Amino acid sequence: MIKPAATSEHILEFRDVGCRYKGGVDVLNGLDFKLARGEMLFLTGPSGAGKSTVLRLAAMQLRATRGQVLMNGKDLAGVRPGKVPAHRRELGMIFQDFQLLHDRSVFDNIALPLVIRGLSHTDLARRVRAALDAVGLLGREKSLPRTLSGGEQQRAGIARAIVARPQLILADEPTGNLDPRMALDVMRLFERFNEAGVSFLIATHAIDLIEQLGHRAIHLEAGRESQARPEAASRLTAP
Ligand SMILES: Nc1ncnc2c1ncn2[C@@H]1O[C@H](COP(=O)(O)OP(=O)(O)OP(=O)(O)O)[C@@H](O)[C@H]1O
Repeated sequence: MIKPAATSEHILEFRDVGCRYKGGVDVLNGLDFKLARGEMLFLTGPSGAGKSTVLRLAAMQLRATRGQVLMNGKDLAGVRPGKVPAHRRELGMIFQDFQLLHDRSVFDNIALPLVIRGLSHTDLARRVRAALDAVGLLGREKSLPRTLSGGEQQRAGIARAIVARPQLILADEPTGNLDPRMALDVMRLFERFNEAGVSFLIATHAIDLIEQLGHRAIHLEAGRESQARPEAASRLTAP
């Protein structure tokens, strides 16, 4: 388990980070940014800019080939392979395609992170119901995921991400499969958890939504931060 450094005001920090996939080119080229504790930060940029790679580095699915990735002030380079699962348990992760288990009920999907942590059945059931209540799915706990709408499936994905009370949630294109109204609902839900103290790093192409919500955004181009402002889709398509 990564113990928080008492002095660190940043939950996540990238210092001059480079990343190269095996046999590939440099995907990140000296990326620097800080995510303050309790902040909701967006990562934007064209396809291939490196947004998912940033999230994979934070989740330790990859290691930086240059620079430092720090969580709670601690350099992830020092986390031994055997401690990576413990690092991941400190995070909540949300995906574009929801990644729910389709042969398990909504309840069982959301319970999974708590089963891994060995919670008693009573505690587990109480926390799963609280998470379902928080995302407005209390009545659907026995349903199979495929009987839910896309927005409901993503809300189940959010309940699974928050049920173990992580400090940080990493979301990769979380509204990519949702219509605009459901996408806004999902972002509003993120804001509610953010107001309760959870930090968010969200990779997205949804520039319209970012502008509407007004949180800080970092725009990536070719693996580093760019000062260029992306165009919202509505402005690009406006007559
Ligand atoms: N496993 C991999 N092996 C080799 N190259 C990879 C791998 N995964 C990603 N890449 C390359 O790294 C670059 C950045 O990919 P990444 O998925 O981080 O971009 P992204 O900004 O999230 O794109 P998108 O918006 O399309 O999801 C791309 O050129 C991609 O082809």
